Amino acid sequence: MIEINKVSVGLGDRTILADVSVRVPAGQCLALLGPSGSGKTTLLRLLAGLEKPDAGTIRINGKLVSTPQKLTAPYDRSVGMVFQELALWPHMTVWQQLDFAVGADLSNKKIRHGKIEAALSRVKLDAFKKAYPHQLSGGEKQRLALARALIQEPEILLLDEPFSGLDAELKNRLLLEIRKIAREMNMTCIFVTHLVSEAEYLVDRMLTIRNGRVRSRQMQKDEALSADHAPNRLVCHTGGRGR
Ligand SMILES: Nc1ncnc2c1ncn2[C@@H]1O[C@H](COP(=O)(O)OP(=O)(O)OP(=O)(O)O)[C@@H](O)[C@H]1O
Repeated sequence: MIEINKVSVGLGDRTILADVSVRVPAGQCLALLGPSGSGKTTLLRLLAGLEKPDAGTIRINGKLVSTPQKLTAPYDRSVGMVFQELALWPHMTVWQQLDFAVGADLSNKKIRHGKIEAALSRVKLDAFKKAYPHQLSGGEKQRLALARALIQEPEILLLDEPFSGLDAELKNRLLLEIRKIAREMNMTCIFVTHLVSEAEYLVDRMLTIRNGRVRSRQMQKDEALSADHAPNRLVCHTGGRGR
């Protein structure tokens, strides 16, 4: 459970988020929508522990992780992130990136390798173990960034428009895969998008930020399309911004 309670953030004279309160049950998949500059990335950065709120608190699974005085570090709050700039390490192969991301704590080689193999297979990059980022396509790079975020089995996955450069079909496929993985891992997933059509069938709830306020809408079960129907629907909607 994520509990954002009366969180406010300002930059200079401007209020970015004003007294925002949201509760997200564990395992839900959320879309975060709103006009450019409305504060979507700011909200993700707060959840990730990259920024402190000016007021209010954030709890993750009951643990107080953010207050104006205190910030639990990103690696201590079980959050995985994939941001627009994928930040892949150019000098490391696919395997090395995942090996590094597993962390130094896991010293048992067999378990370590098992985890990396599972992560590769989850995002279908088994054939690219020895490739460097510059040898991967756009979609493969996105998959690697996703595998790297997932390998520590975070309870929360934050995605800030990570697939914005991809064609509609590939983006759609990746989003469906993420939803599947999130369900398998019982992981809360929050992704920023500009397309309502993208959000509609993928998520349990939509959060819209406007003028510093957040509106939350729980999707009805019959609003969610089945995965089988989703691709066509999404391709049809990609001509413009959703809202
Ligand atoms: N480091 C910073 N210094 C000054 N202003 C900032 C900084 N980071 C963000 N902002 C401002 O805060 C506001 C919210 O930014 P944020 O990136 O959260 O918006 P967003 O909704 O994610 O936008 P977009 O959809 O364009 O990515 C914007 O007006 C932005 O200019």
